[in-house]
Amino acid sequence: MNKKSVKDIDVKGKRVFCRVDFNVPMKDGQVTDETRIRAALPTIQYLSEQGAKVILASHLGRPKGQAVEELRLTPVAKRLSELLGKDVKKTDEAYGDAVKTEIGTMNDGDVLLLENVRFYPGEEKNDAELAKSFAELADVYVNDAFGAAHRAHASTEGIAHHLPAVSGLLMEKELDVLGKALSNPERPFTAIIGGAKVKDKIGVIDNLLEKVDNLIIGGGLAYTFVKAQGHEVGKSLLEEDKIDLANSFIAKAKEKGVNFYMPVDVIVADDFSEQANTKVVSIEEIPADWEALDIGPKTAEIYQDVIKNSKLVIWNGPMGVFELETFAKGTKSVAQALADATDTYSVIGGGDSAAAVEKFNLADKMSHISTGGGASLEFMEGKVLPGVVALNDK
Ligand SMILES: Nc1ncnc2c1ncn2[C@@H]1O[C@H](COP(=O)(O)OP(=O)(O)OP(=O)(O)O)[C@@H](O)[C@H]1O
Ligand SMILES: O=C(O)[C@H](O)COP(=O)(O)O
Repeated sequence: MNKKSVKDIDVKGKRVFCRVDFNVPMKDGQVTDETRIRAALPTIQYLSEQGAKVILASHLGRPKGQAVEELRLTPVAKRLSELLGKDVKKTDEAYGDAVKTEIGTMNDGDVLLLENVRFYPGEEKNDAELAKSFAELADVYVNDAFGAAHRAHASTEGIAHHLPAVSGLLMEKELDVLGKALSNPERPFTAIIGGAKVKDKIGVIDNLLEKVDNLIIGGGLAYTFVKAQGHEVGKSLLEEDKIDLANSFIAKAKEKGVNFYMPVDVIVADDFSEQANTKVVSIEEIPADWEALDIGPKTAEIYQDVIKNSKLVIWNGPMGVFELETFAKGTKSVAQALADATDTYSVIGGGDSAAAVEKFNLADKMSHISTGGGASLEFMEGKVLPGVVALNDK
């Protein structure tokens, strides 16, 4: 990588503003998957051991510029403290006088976590004043938030213009591994795209169609394609204004000779719950009052076969609502196929896909689990990541 890393600078005694991606799944105030916290430990430990005052900043969820109680980072600070085996203080704000006072009390090697940076409207707007306010807290900026590197926000991009700015160890590793896998992809090259963030992901499909041999669609994303093919989707997730786009992707796949796979059958439910009534139906038969929450068994078999015959697979987004056991089978079958395909280089991107693989105890069978969802996709598309571009060159 041509960007300076934390190893290229002296941080002893310095206040280091370290942006991490602690956007972790939570339930009832508890962190339910700590992959992203663990992934940030090497940089945090390195900075602390070098005698820096480590000021961590992260977003959590999408609070839209205001304080949301359930999205405070307090449970994350607690878990981080346990993992580090040292006290991690947490502030109730992410900048300002109270935060400065708290930082003033830090000793070399101490670790502090700021409040969710997305509680401020300026964060996502990359507001120059907010970036300056963050910068005032520190002497050095370290970006270790690979998962948020595709966002040009005040704490991922703006701040880098006000301080010496370098990458963290996780950021460096992600760029290195993903870069190597993609510079000369082994073929057949398959991308599996699922999950719920239809708006975010539908656009990347366009670019992936330029690169892959097979494109597999699953998760909530699939129903915009099902609708585009003229079928009713009942209460399933649907992005009405992306239907034409979905159709144009199907046409582009044909034109490019890319094999395009979407569900042929699905599991529908009469309620978004574990207790719901469910049935397997073909995609032509989704009932009006029901919601498709997983791919069906025939689809799973087809997807497994494609995976088995691929040399490189990138996977972003679960095939169904895997958090509920009733709708976890499709995601599990994809994860199992990847685990069994020992000749296939498997790259898992996305907080939830990584959580799914972890849940099924298959994490150690994957070649690389990226901490980035959208970030890994955009990187793989060849887009520049603003959070990386803004760092100092070597
Ligand atoms: N058919 C479906 N209907 C509704 N929600 C779905 C469906 N399939 C999957 N999901 C939900 O999608 C969510 C994950 O989507 P998301 O797009 O956030 O994926 P991701 O892997 O976490 O990627 P990223 O890191 O970009 O967030 C899961 O919580 C899952 O329950
Ligand atoms: O989960 C992610 O992909 C990152 O933390 C970025 O989150 P965002 O999609 O809300 O910007």
